[in-house]
Amino acid sequence: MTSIDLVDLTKEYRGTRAVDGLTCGIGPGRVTGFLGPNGAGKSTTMRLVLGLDRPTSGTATVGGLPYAALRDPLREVGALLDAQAAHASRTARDHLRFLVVSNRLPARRVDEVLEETGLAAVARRRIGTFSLGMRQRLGIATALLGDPHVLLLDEPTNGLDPEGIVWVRTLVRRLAGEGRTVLVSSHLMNETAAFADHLVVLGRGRLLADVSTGDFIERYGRARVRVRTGDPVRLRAALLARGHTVAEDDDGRWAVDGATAEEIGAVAAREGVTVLELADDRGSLEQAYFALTTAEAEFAAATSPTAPQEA
Ligand SMILES: Nc1ncnc2c1ncn2[C@@H]1O[C@H](COP(=O)(O)OP(=O)(O)OP(=O)(O)O)[C@@H](O)[C@H]1O
Repeated sequence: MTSIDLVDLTKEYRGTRAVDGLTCGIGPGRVTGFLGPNGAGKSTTMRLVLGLDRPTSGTATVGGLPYAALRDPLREVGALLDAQAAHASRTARDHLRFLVVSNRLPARRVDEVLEETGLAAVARRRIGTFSLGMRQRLGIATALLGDPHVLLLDEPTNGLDPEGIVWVRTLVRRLAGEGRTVLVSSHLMNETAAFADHLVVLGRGRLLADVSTGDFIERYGRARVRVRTGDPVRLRAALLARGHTVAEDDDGRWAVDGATAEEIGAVAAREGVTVLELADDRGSLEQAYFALTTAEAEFAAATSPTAPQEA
């Protein structure tokens, strides 16, 4: 089983610390969502893992080896970094065949990945005529070509239509289910929540969280109870009298912060108020993510007023 290991990984570009003392392991058999605001250092981290950039200090290894020391890199690691990278004048098939030959991979992989990524019908078209979504699929096909143990996908859903987004979700889940190590960066929180078992969150190059998706939402999300009642005025008064914070949502339901459905149900029963709907709401990944990154930005501003701002 192959994992990605980052130990005190640091990358500086002329005064900018893009990655700052990052230590974490990205394990096999699960999809790890890679999150962070623009400029947090996600792409730089992926480039360091792939040996496309040299760390200023620290190490990034795959299965214990730096990328440059891997004997068969494409069979070990597949990556989607920049979907525009393929040669525009080549056909999709020729692009993949070139990679198969130059990396001594089995020729059958070309048709297999074209089929898998839904590009078989356009395989003989020049890449220059491809839509952003088709290029994205070709980038994923390229990442899958060596049937690698480890996949790094930078914004794989970029430019894909809803059907394509569901396809990526199913694909990364399957790859992780086969025991592979899958690291996926994304700006779409709901999307990430739908496929990631685990999260690594960066802020200004530093590790903010390395935790399961469920624990992340529990830790940073805002737990609340959603309730719809036949007598909102009375229930609201009863809840306020007991010190609860109550807010009316757009959809006519009430949201009660920091409470459980059992507690609110008991209050309603005691008051003889009819309850039409009552449910615990753990909060979303998006909400938890903003709570964490906002708290971090405020902490950084308070402790280091001259800290460089995000790009
Ligand atoms: N080649 C480079 N030269 C100089 N600065 C760079 C270079 N590459 C990245 N940076 C800087 O490093 C920081 C991290 O950038 P990076 O692209 O890794 O962030 P990111 O988390 O991938 O952002 P995004 O979500 O926007 O893709 C930014 O401040 C960026 O401007």
